[in-house]
Amino acid sequence: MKIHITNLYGQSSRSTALIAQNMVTDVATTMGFKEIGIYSYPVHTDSPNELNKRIDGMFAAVGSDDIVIAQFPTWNSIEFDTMLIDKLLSYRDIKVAIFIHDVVPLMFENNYYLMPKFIELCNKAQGLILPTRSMFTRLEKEGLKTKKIVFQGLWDHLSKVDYHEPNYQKTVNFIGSASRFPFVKDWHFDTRLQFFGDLEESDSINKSNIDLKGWMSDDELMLNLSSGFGLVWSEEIDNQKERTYSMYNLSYKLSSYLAAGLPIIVNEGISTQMFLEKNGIGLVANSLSDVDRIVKQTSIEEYQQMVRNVKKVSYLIKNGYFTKKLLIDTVYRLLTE
Ligand SMILES: O=c1ccn([C@@H]2O[C@H](COP(=O)(O)OP(=O)(O)O)[C@@H](O)[C@H]2O)c(=O)[nH]1
Repeated sequence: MKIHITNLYGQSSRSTALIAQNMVTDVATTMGFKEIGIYSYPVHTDSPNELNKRIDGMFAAVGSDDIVIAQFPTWNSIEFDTMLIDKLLSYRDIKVAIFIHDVVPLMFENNYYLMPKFIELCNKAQGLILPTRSMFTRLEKEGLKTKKIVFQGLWDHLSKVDYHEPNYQKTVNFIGSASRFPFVKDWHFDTRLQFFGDLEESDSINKSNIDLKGWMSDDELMLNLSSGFGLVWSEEIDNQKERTYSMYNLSYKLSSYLAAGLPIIVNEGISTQMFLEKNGIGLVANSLSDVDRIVKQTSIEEYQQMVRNVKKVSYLIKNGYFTKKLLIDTVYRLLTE
């Protein structure tokens, strides 16, 4: 019996989807899991026969009795993901768990029509890894039936950069894309915003109180997230109900801030709110002016207490403990009743 995990290739090295799948695989391979590489490509260029052979090639090392964790979506279409699962389930006594990183029908309004196919796909697998319990409740309403479910809880962000205690400063850091999170273009609060990420040529930014740091490699990012708070802020934008989605899904940047040791500020209702409050590692805001107020009003003592709390969670995140735990729990659930 071998345990395999799928891993995404072929997207930009700046794609969070790719970064997240690669990170999970890095952790899984240290635990003896075998990697199945999946290339992100225009699937429609394959004939059905070519596609079938390509999938057979991917699964060359898979045998009956094995366990496979499929990290989805592969971003190669739901039909492709369904073909993968159908092919795997044709092996005798195989156990398959789908690790849901994103729910495409909930991410984009114009993809909601894919929900029945998505649920049908999830229901095929013996096990499921979901980001949060609130995602489970949401998908249950759509017909999800899988019984063996493991909750992820938080992303890891592996890093070997030494821990540095962050400085108390009245700044917020934001990592992301200005087109997905347009509030950064019009940041007009007293609190200074440090923005890490790419800008498109068409993005016009009100630069009065924002430092544009540009895109940074991982180690550089960890070293530069060195003061103030990390901000996790989602807004409903055209075709993407980011705020609603944040109630169910897990934010990757949230874990990047924690890995760097920063206390965070999040929008009210975010899926991780209870965990953040319970562990004293983040504060909740109901508007951007509330974010500004929180930064101004947090005392150095309150900040330092949060920093001490973050340090513990940071250790877990930098060393992959959330992923290790969920992988062990998944294998355990798949092999027990
Ligand atoms: O300069 C940058 C900006 C972003 N990122 C990476 O991109 C992630 C943020 O991506 P996204 O906004 O898609 O994450 P979300 O929080 O929406 O899941 C960060 O956590 C980093 O891992 C990076 O490495 N360098």
